[in-house]
Amino acid sequence: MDRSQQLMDRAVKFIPGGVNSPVRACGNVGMAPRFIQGATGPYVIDADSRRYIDYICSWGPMILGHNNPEVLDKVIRACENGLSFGAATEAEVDIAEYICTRIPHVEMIRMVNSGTEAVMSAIRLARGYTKRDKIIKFAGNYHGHSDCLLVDAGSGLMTAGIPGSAGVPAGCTADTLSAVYNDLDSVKKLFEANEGKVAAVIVEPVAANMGVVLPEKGFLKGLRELCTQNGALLIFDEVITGFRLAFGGAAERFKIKPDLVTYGKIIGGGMPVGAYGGRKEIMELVAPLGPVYQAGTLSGNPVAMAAGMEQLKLLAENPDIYSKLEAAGEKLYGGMENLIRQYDLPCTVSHIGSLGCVFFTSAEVKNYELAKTSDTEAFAGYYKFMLEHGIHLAPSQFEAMFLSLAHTDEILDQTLEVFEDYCKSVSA
Ligand SMILES: Cc1ncc(COP(=O)(O)O)c(C=O)c1O
Ligand SMILES: N[C@H](C=O)CCC(=O)O
Repeated sequence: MDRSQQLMDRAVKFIPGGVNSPVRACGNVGMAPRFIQGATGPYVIDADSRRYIDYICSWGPMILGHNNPEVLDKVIRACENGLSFGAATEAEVDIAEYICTRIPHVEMIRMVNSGTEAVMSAIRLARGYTKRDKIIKFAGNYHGHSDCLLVDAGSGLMTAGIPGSAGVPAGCTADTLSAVYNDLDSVKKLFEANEGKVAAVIVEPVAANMGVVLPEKGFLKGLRELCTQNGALLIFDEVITGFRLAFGGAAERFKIKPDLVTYGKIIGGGMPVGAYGGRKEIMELVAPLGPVYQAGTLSGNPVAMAAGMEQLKLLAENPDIYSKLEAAGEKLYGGMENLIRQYDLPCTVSHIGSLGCVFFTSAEVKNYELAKTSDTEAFAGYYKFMLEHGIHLAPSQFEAMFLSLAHTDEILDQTLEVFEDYCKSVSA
């Protein structure tokens, strides 16, 4: 028995399911998760000192590669000054100013501790601003685990095959309306049936929690128009796409201006951070300026701000970074597409920039229902093969692969070789 299995056997006695976040349990791929003892560049190292090329990248934040020396240096220096003060710091002003002066649709920003908190707060703010209660979300989009958003949710809920969560009172989701991703008509109908009642539409501008599903041409623009026509706010949940698809995220890439935006993960360089921001006129309603209450003892933590600031600077001030990530995505996902064609497998690769996934269905996946046509047993076989050959993937069909700058051509070639072996093994 390897050490990861031993650790899992110990963990399940004290932690529900042995893990602190459900997807990590690897339940649906039928094996114990790798317990990770360290990471560097494109690699993670498990408890048995086996090294894997990592495509989880902490679900996005390690966009520069694991343990980037510049970020690490700033973290160590911040730690030396104190771990937390529960009081205002210059570092918070620096990062807020840095973001607001570079992303036009973010005029003010508030730091929180996770993506869940960011989204929960943005929804409260949208309701406070519009004085309306209903929100529209999309089936298969995941916005964290706050009560009102656990409706037709992606990520771990989709992996478990459950649309929502026990313990959420019906009243908490009564105002959450679920629309079909890439289907503007479904949104239009909800607006018509709930005239004057919808506070906001929240969307993952590129869905990355039901596998990766791209917005069809006109979808995001159509949402912008419908929100404006109906007096509702458009919230882009850029917890995954922010600072990844471009510095200004999907909003910059698709040239759509949301009213509010939520960030997570990347903004903390690997430390627990989230943020929400947007138009000044809306953000000015947040306490202590306005009546929408939101607070956090550890929000704006100085160590997290130091990590995030350094990561954002490296991303914004190195003009090559986004073109390198694009090229890496093209090489890896394009290479996988070619191999799937060559070996005639019933799979599709969905990708944009450094985000992607292999869907085990020949359908062109545009929404939750189509994503669910994937053969999750075939995915489990793929996951195991890749892991046994040194590639660490997200353990679910309904998650994304994340590339970093540390995924060099050599690393991508090694991955493609393993993927070709996988294709051979199943087409034989
Ligand atoms: C798009 C999106 N929004 C929100 C969240 C919630 O973030 P967190 O897990 O940091 O609470 C996640 C990921 O978990 C996410 O992918
Ligand atoms: N899909 C989630 C993040 O984007 C997976 C992370 C988690 O829930 O642990």
